[in-house]
Amino acid sequence: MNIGIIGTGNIATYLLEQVNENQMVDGRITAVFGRNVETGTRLKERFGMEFYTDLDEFLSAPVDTVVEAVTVDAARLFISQVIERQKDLIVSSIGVFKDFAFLEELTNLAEANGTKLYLPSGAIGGLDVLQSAKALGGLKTVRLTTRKSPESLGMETDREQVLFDGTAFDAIGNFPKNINVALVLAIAGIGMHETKVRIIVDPDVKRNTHTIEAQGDFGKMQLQVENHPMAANPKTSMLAALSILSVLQNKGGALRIGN
Ligand SMILES: NC(=O)C1=CN([C@@H]2O[C@H](COP(=O)(O)OP(=O)(O)OC[C@H]3O[C@@H](n4cnc5c(N)ncnc54)[C@H](O)[C@@H]3O)[C@@H](O)[C@H]2O)C=CC1
Ligand SMILES: O=C([O-])CC(=O)C(=O)O
Repeated sequence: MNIGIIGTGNIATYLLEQVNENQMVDGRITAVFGRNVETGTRLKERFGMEFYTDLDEFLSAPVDTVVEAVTVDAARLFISQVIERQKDLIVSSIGVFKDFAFLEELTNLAEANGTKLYLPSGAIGGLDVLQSAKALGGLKTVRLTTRKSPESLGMETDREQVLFDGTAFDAIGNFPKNINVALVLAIAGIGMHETKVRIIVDPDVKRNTHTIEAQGDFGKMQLQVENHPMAANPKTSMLAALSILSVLQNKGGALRIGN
């Protein structure tokens, strides 16, 4: 598998380390697209892939799977073209699907082009439970409570404070770099206007902590993940990068675990 990455930041660099240096995937990152030539050249020297600042040239390179690792706004500019060029696509910035019509459009495009669109579980879990629970429509409520340190939220404060309490839709609008998890949860479950989200800044926590509570005809679920932030970008949890690595590891295999 030849892998391309859109982005030269924290997740992109982590994947280059794990795939090209540590060979943790049956494949290789052969192409990276970004806007910063200095960073791209540094990555090229270290990891031996090609670097492109032109999306069309990047998509003309012989890659079959592309990982998006930029931002919600930048993802919107690039990812349709990945599918149009018949590459499988793994999206990190799930917040781009706040526009649900765009997700539907991209899914149809993937079907028409015979490609796959992957939304990794990112920094959370429990998506299997939500999807099973709603198989017959019986999933009733889903709530996410996210607790992060001031550093992880890119702010300074010495007191605990609820920063946001509302829907997943409004959460991603207000915190596009911090709550992609709310969107994947909403897409797997009951939708972004029904999924409730609370974001708390807490100077006493070191880990990015996500608690998911769901109820329905199946019963109820409570799941809490306490994620180590990544050193290169404390807004992003290690589990988010690992979930993309896991998609790449599982992609070609015959065995599928979970729904
Ligand atoms: N699904 C999930 O659970 C999670 C998703 N994320 C998301 O994953 C994405 C990547 O995260 P990180 O690598 O940690 O972020 P990062 O901030 O380290 O890297 C993002 C990179 O995108 C580049 N970029 C921004 N706009 C660009 C443009 N127009 N053209 C080209 N490059 C552009 C920046 O220069 C930066 O290098 C972010 O959107 C983040 O919010 C992060 C954590 C969890
Ligand atoms: O990495 C995390 O803990 C969550 C995050 O930033 C996001 O969902 O955007």
